[in-house]
Amino acid sequence: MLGAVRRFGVSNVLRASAPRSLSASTRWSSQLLKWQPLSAPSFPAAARSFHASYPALKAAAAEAHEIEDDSAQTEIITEFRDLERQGLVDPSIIRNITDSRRMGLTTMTPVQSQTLHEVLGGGDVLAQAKTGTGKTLAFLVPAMQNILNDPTLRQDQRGRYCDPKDTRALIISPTRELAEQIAVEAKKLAAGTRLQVRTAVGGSHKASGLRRIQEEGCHLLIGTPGRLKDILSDPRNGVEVPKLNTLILDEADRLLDDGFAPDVMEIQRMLPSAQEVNRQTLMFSATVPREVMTMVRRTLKPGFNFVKTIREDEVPTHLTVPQKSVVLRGYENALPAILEMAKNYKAKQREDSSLRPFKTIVYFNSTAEVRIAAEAFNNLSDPRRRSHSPLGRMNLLELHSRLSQRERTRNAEDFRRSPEAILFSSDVSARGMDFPDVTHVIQIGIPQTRETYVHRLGRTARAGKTGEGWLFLHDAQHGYFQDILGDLPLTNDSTSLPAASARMTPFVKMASEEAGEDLAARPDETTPEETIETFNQIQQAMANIPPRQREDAFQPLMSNLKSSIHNKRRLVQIVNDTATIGWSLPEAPGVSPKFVQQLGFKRMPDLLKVNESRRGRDRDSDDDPFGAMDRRSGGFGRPSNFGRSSDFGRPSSRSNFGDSGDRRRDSRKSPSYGRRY
Ligand SMILES: Nc1ncnc2c1ncn2[C@@H]1O[C@H](COP(=O)(O)OP(=O)(O)OP(=O)(O)O)[C@@H](O)[C@H]1O
Repeated sequence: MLGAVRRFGVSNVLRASAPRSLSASTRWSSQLLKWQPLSAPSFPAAARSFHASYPALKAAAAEAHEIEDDSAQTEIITEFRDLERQGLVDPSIIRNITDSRRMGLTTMTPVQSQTLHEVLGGGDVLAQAKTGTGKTLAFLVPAMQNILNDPTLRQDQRGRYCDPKDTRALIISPTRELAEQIAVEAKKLAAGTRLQVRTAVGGSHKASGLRRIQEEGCHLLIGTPGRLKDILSDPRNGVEVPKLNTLILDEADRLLDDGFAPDVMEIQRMLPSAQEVNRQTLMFSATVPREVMTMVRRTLKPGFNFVKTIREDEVPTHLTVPQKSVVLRGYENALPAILEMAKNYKAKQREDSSLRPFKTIVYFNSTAEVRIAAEAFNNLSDPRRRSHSPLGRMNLLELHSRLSQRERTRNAEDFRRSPEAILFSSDVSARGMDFPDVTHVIQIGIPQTRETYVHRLGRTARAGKTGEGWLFLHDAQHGYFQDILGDLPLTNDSTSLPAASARMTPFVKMASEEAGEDLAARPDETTPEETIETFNQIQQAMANIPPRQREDAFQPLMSNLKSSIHNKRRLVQIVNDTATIGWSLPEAPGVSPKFVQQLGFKRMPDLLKVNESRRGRDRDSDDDPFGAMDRRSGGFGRPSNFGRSSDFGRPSSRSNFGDSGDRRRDSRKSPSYGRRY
């Protein structure tokens, strides 16, 4: 099968694409993202403009392979079937991709064809392509083919197909959900090849996973950094990778950030040395911010190939997806505004059956907020009061690190399958997750980084579908918004959601409780009746959440807003209003003395109550928006210094390697209380 490769070399064979590839590529472009026909000349143009447009990165680019020189003359294969015809990829893998009863794909996306070209040709690769454009297959196909090509594996087999030492490829992902999603794809591709795919993720049963690896062997191991490090570092586990020749970092910029980099580097140290095995390292992401380039250079071989399929003449996803910003009157208006949006959409859908069902992800910056929002929305129907949810049977789900792994997997799967649903999520689902048909992504508050905004937004408008992004922010966050997202095409929407801008008043328990009515005090005259009803529904639902849970969300919300609202009195006032008006608490909760100290607050006796008895509860409310990412290093007050060089870590300037015209300032300068870095 690989005769063609051996005779002519991979690069030559890959370039020998028939004209059919071009027409197929045109089909993909018209059906999906309006990609131009994927001919070689368009790719070098991108490479050329990359080199010209980022003078600050010339040093890094100089180290990267000049892809344009290598591929300018010839076409690159773009049809999956041609890979089989040319003897480049195993027929079973191609059948699994192209068979209409399996994946049913015909034409490769640009990142797939170009990466395959580079990976099968040998050498390390850094690949950057828009969200939702098929990067998973782009690394799985060549990684699996490399395993099938491995002559040592064939010799070692001796009747038994596989043992733990046969692991040839390791894929590292920042989240458990993403690792599992990659494994599902890998298993689909592997059907009929006898390749063994295994996962190693935190929160799952380590012993049973290890047993499978030991008993049934492993060729391709996919996992999260913490669990992989754990497994590989302990010889008693019996998992060694002495011949590992492919290492893949998915969401590479995240893995090379200082939260994960120590684990990733340690895993690398446990792999065979360059003298023992000529290993290929591949890195993929939609975003490659400048500050990770030091780590990229440290990790990839000199002369690595930089495959960038966001061409200079092509608008990145985060510039093409329609995006709106909504200024909230108070933070307490966020949940009513989400409810109002869902109700409005459902009403429109009743009139226009061509509208897709409302399938939305709502991102918050803290797990505590996610939990409160999910619980409130689930309380919209109350069997005790025989009240039905205004959202009917819409599936209302949550995804964050405080759930058990079983719940996380189940909720992610539920959301994947639901035609109509809202997923309240922390950033555990922000990267890589491929949920079909997401119509809206709503972000509450400003995320910690621009990359986070881009990846969250990328959960919609995938693989050629449409979608829209919404950002709900408080007026006081405007300066911070300008700093990190100001150049993005967000249009302000001040009319379609009255619940965002109307004045909410505290929830009051009415004397009419016998009649089963708890009502919000009446807001001002101009507020539409439906909006008042929406406020009431949210406040009633909130009142049914245990007070302690609402109180425990107070500190995380304040610490999260601190990075975007610098006026401390204003910040405290905003969070107090959220607690008393939005969360229906009788008064703003007290905070622990440690919290006040760590946030650098002076005492504000009139606004902020310090509560000694919260001391012991700090741990409970300690919020970890990214906890599920298996970030092991550091903890509050123990920031990792790993990789703190002048251009890595928390840089003073953060221009985005991938986005032209980026003018961010440091968006990570104020670490939040309780964040586990
Ligand atoms: N060649 C192809 N043709 C059509 N659809 C494809 C092709 N390759 C992959 N897809 C589909 O595109 C969707 C997105 O793929 P994938 O999750 O790999 O994107 P991604 O680039 O990794 O996104 P992200 O940056 O968010 O991680 C998936 O549903 C996948 O099945």
